[in-house]
Amino acid sequence: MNDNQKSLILNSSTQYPLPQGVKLSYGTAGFRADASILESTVFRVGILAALRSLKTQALTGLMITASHNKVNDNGVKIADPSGGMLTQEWEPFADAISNSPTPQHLVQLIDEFVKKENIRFDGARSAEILLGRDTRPSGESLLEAAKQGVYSIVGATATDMGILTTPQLHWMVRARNKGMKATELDYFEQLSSSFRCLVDLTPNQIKMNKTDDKLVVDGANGVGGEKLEVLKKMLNSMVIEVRNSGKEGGVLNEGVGADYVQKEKVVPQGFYLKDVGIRCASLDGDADRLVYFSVQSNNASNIDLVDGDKILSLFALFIKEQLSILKMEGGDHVDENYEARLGVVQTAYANGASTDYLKQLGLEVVFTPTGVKYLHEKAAEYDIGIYFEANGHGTILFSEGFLSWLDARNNELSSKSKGSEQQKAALRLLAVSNLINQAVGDALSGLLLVEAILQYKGWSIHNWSELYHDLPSRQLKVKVVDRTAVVTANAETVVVRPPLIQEAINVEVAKYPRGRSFIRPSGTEDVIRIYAEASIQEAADSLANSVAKLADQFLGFGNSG
Ligand SMILES: CC(=O)N[C@H]1[C@@H](OP(=O)(O)O)O[C@H](CO)[C@@H](O)[C@@H]1O
Ligand SMILES: [Mg+2]
Repeated sequence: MNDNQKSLILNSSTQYPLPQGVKLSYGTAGFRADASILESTVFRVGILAALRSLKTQALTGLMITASHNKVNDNGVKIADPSGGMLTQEWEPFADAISNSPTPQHLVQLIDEFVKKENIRFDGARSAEILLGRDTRPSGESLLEAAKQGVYSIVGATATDMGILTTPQLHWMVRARNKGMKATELDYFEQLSSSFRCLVDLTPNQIKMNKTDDKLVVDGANGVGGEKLEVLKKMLNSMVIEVRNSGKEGGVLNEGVGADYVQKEKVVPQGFYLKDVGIRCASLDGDADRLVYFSVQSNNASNIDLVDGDKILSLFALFIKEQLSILKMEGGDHVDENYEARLGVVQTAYANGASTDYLKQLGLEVVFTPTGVKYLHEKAAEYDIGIYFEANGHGTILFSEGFLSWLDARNNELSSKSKGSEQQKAALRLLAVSNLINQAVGDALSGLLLVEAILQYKGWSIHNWSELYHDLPSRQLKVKVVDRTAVVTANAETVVVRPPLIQEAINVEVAKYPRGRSFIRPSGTEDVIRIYAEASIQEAADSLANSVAKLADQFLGFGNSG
């Protein structure tokens, strides 16, 4: 970096001092904290986004959101040029600059990093960043901080894309870097046209009954509801009612949204007994998570939850079916029975019944640690990789190689046997690849795919929910002295440190039929999370409680000495 560049960073960072005592970490999903202490962090992430753009010689994205957190929180994360999450290799640098105590120190850190990464400042291509934010009131001033961060790098440009869902911003970054159409309208057009294409390929004999026509969506009082209102106007065939859109005066994520519905297993605000039998869905605050539910007739606050695992199962079932239709009957082309590698990725939080179901379908199921960056990376190893966290974040990734094969296969079929079942299967798979967000999990595109598949199958939410029965489960969290003392292995299913705790957990688990339990340090909160499942709810509760006691004994304050 030349002196001009250094003094530019020095001067602008003086405007954004780090508040006393603040120490943040990029964590599982970017920086998150109370919005009042975040300006300096967001400013510095603006610099980071520009450096990442220079390093990759491509466009990057910066999103201001705290997802399902309370409204007073906010956060910031980066979209890499692929549209995915920031490369994990840069996370330590993100931590270092965000916690750097003085402007001088910050400049020094950046200078060292630029040398180490060999980032070129020769102006061959300037940094270019797309900025987005969710509906949080603090978003506007934080956006200004992000812009100032970007402008601290000579020649860098920042384009404010306005209020967006997180997946929209990731989608735009990916599309821009691929030279495709990338405006918000293009996003809506791609989703709605591929959805219509899928629906047009629904077998004629399938017709849903009246209640099943309607979908009611809880928008978490966030950005998702607003965007869904726009999208739904482009889908004439569907009746979607949006509640908790944020316009009715409700508070973001308060008693509403996918995180609340999935964790508490109760109806969100604005849903009542009159909704029994209707298909309902819930988005989170930045619309990258989706769960479905239906209100139970015995008690209006009870729901039948259809979580990320079941969305995954529905998607996997559909894809597998289309692949086998495509494989029916031979032909003369050598390549035509290309064995597509289909893989399913879950975490230890996936309900055991879902894993059993997927395996019983004959699918390859693999596990990664918690955090979509791990699931996404794994899913990208397959021709078709489907990943979901139980909480409803996930998508389907298609490899370039498979898509070009599919395209060629479709052309071939359309000249030889236009309108055949095989050709329809090829068209369906192509439509899915255009509909489902290839950059990150996206509640809006996920919702449209669920809807198209339910129509295809002629299924009610009840039919879908009956794919398998969830094992009763319980999640708890325990505050301990130092959560980093817990080190796990095998996709977080066993504890390797501290010693002996795993043996003690095993003893508890062995007491319950179908018992399973694990503990891990959270990447977003200062707690240890406990998960337990068993054949009946009381057993899952009791197992979770015993394991929580063990966590307390081995790691708790009582033992801190
Ligand atoms: C059990 C659980 O839901 N964990 C969530 C939560 O991570 P933790 O590391 O468990 O705090 O937030 C992550 C980011 O949103 C999400 O990816 C993950 O699934
Ligand atoms: Mg989210």
